[in-house]
Amino acid sequence: MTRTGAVQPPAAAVQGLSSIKPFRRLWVAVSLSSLGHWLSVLALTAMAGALTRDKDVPGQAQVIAAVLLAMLLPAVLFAPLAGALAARLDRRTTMIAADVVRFALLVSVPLVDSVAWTLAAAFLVACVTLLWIPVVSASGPDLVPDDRRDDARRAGRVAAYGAAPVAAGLFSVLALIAGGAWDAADRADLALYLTAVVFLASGAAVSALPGLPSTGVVPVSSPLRLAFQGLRSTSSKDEASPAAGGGMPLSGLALGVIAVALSCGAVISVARVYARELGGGDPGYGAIATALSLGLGFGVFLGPRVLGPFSRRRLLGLAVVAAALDLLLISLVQNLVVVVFTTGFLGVAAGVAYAAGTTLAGGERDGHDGRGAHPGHDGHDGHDGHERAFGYLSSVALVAALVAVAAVPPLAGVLRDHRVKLLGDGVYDLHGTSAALLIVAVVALLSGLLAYRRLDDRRGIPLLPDLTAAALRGETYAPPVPEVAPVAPRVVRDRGVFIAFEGGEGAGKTTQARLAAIWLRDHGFEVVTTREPGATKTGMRLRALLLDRETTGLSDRAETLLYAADRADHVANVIRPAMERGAIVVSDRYIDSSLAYQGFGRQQRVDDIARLNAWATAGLVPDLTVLLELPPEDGLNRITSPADRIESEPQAFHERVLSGFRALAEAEPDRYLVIDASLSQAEISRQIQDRIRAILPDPIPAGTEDVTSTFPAITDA
Ligand SMILES: Nc1ncnc2c1ncn2[C@@H]1O[C@H](COP(=O)(O)OP(=O)(O)OP(=O)(O)O)[C@@H](O)[C@H]1O
Ligand SMILES: Cc1cn([C@H]2C[C@H](O)[C@@H](COP(=O)(O)O)O2)c(=O)[nH]c1=O
Repeated sequence: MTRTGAVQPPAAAVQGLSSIKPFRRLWVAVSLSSLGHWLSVLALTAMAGALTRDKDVPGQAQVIAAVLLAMLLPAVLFAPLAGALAARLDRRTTMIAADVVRFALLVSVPLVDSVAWTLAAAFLVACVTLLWIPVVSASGPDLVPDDRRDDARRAGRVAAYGAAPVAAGLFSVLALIAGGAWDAADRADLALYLTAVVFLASGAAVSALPGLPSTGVVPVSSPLRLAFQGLRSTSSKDEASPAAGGGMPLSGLALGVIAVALSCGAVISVARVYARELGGGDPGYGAIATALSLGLGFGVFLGPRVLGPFSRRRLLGLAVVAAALDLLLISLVQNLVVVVFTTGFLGVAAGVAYAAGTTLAGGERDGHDGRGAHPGHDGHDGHDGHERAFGYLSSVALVAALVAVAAVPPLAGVLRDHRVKLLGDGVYDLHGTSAALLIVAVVALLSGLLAYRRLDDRRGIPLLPDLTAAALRGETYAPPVPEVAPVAPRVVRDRGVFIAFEGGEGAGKTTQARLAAIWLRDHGFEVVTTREPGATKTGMRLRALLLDRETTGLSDRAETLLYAADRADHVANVIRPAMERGAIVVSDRYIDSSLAYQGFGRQQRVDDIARLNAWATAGLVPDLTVLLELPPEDGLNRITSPADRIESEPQAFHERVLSGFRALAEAEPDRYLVIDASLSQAEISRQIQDRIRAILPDPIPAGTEDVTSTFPAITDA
C-alpha cells in the first residue's frame, strides 16, 4: 500500500523482482503450490459431493461443508503452533515435504474412496499447508534487497490469491470436458489426481531453487486471538485500532468485514449443491468459484482506483451493503447464469471492502491521527501498520467465514424446500439452500447498513453527487453553501481595511500574512497583524484550551462557541479599534475557519455557525479573504512541531475542511482570492499584492501629497 492509502498495483509489486532469479523461481513454486491449494479445495468438495450423491441435498450440503470446515479449522486453531514448528525446520526440506505429503494425500482419496478419509485428508492437507505458509512468507523477502521486501510480500500475495481464479477456471473446464463421458465420481478423481500432480510440480520447482535461507520464519499470531483482541480493543470510538493509532469507529469496520465474510462464506458453503439444484453440476460449481475469486481480485485492484478521492469509510460501507444485496439476489433468483454473474459482483464488492478496510485499519489515511500514522511521525511504521491491519482483517474474515460454512448448510437442511404460492396461478420454489442464503443476506444487509451508518464520515453530504464527483470528475464533492441571512447588517466604516488569510494546516497563512504586512507597511500604511484564536489575553487562554491535546471530550458545539468567544473578544478589542483608526488589519484566520472546521469538518450546520459568528462579530466581514489552497497531506507535512488537537484529526476531517473552504470561496467569489499554495512564497506574495492593491485606500488623505510633495510616511503598528 502506498502512503496515500492506495493499494499498489499487483503488477507493480512483481515488476523488477522477476529479474532476481532465486525469487523468480520461488514465486513460480509458490504459484504452483497455491494453485494446488485452491484446486484441492474444489476437488475435495467435489469428491465429497460425489460420494454423497445418493443423499438428499441438505445431507450432501452438510458433508461438503464438513470438508470445507476441515480445511479452514487448522488455520484457526493451529496457526501459531505451525509457525513455531516451521521456524525450527529447514525451509527447502519443509516446502518439498509439504508438497510431497499433499501429493500423497490427494492421490490416496480416490483410492480409499470414503467420506471419512476424504474428511481426514482435507484436514491433513490443510495442516500441512499451515506449515508451508510461514516458510514461504519468510523466504520471499529474504531473497530480495532490503528495500524490496514489502514488494516481495505483495508479490507473494499475488501468487497466493491470484491462483484462486485460475484454479476455479481450470476446475470448471475439466468438469466440462469430462462431463459428457465420466460420472461425478470419476470427474472428482480426475481433479484430485491433477491437483496432486500440481503439488508434485511445485515440489520439483522448490528442489531446483538455489540459495534458499535455511531456517527462521516470521512469528504467526492466532487468528482467533487477533480477531477477538481487535474487536474488543476497537469497539469504543476513542480506542486505538489494532493496526495503528487508529481510533476510528472500528465496530463499524469489524461489522462490515464480518458481513462481507459471512456473505462470501455462505455462498461458498452451498455453491456445490446450489449449482446442482440449478442444473449446473460441477462446471456450475467451478463457474461460481471462478466468478467469486475473479471478482475479489478485480475489486481489490480496481475499487480504490476508480473512486480515488471518495471517502474510504463511505466506500467500505457501500461495498458491504452491495455485497449483501448481491447475496439477496443470489438467494432469490434461482438461475445459474444470474447466480454466477451476481457472485462475480459479490466478489467485486468484497474486494473493494477488503481494500478500503485494510487502508482504514492500517490508519494510513483515516486514522485518528492523520499525521501520526505516517512513518517517522510517531514511531509507527507504515508497513507494520499495514501488516497488522492485514492480519486483523484476515482473522476476522476467516472466523466469520468459518461460522458461515458451519451454519448455512445445516440451516438449509432445517429449512427444507418450500413451494410459495404467488398471485394468480404462479408458484415459487424456495429451496432450503436459497432460504438459508436469504437469511444470511438479510443479516448481512442489516449489519452492512449499520456499518455504513457508523463508518460514514460525510453525514449530511448526499451520496449520489458525492459518488459522481469522485467517479466522473475525480474530486471530492463540496455541497453548496446555504444562504445565510445575516443577523446584523454588514459593519459600516469610514476607514480601515480588513484582510483575512484562510486555509488548512500549514498552507502558508502566517508566512503570507507577514509578507503582506511588510509590503503594506513599506507603502506607508498602518498595519495590525493579528490571528485567531489567541490575539487577546482571554483569547490566548482559549487558544491553549482549544488546541491542547489534553483537552479531550470537548463537544463540537462547545468548541464552536469557544472559537466564537475568542472571535468576539478579538473583534471588540483588536480589530474594530484598529479599523476605526484607519489601519489595515491582516488576520491569520477569521470566521471562515469556523465555517470550514466546525461546520464542514465537524459536520455541523454551517448556517447555524454563520449566524452565531455574525452575532459575535456584529456583522464584521473581511474586505478580502485570501484562501491558500493546499492538499491537507502536503500542509501537514510542512509542519514540524507536534500535532495539536485539531491538526491530529483524521485525514478525512482535513479533506472536508478544504472542501468547505472551496465551497465558501465559490459562494462569494468577489470577496475571495483563491491561490494555489504549492506555488513559491514569492509567487503567492505577488498574486496577493496584485489583489490587495485594488482595494487599498489612498495612504495619505486626498490632496496631502500635492500639498507636501512628500512620499507617504511608513507607520509601524
Ligand atoms: N509556498 C510555500 N512553499 C513551501 N513551504 C512554505 C510555503 N509557504 C510557507 N511554507 C512553509 O510551511 C510551513 C508552514 O507555514 P505557515 O506557518 O506560514 O503556515 P500556516 O498556514 O500559518 O500554518 P498553521 O495552519 O499551522 O497556522 C513553514 O515552515 C513555512 O516556511
Ligand atoms: C479560527 C479557527 C481556528 N480553528 C483551528 C484551525 C487550526 O487547527 C487551529 C489554529 O491553529 P493555527 O496554527 O493558528 O492555524 O484552530 C478552528 O477549528 N476554528 C476556527 O474558527
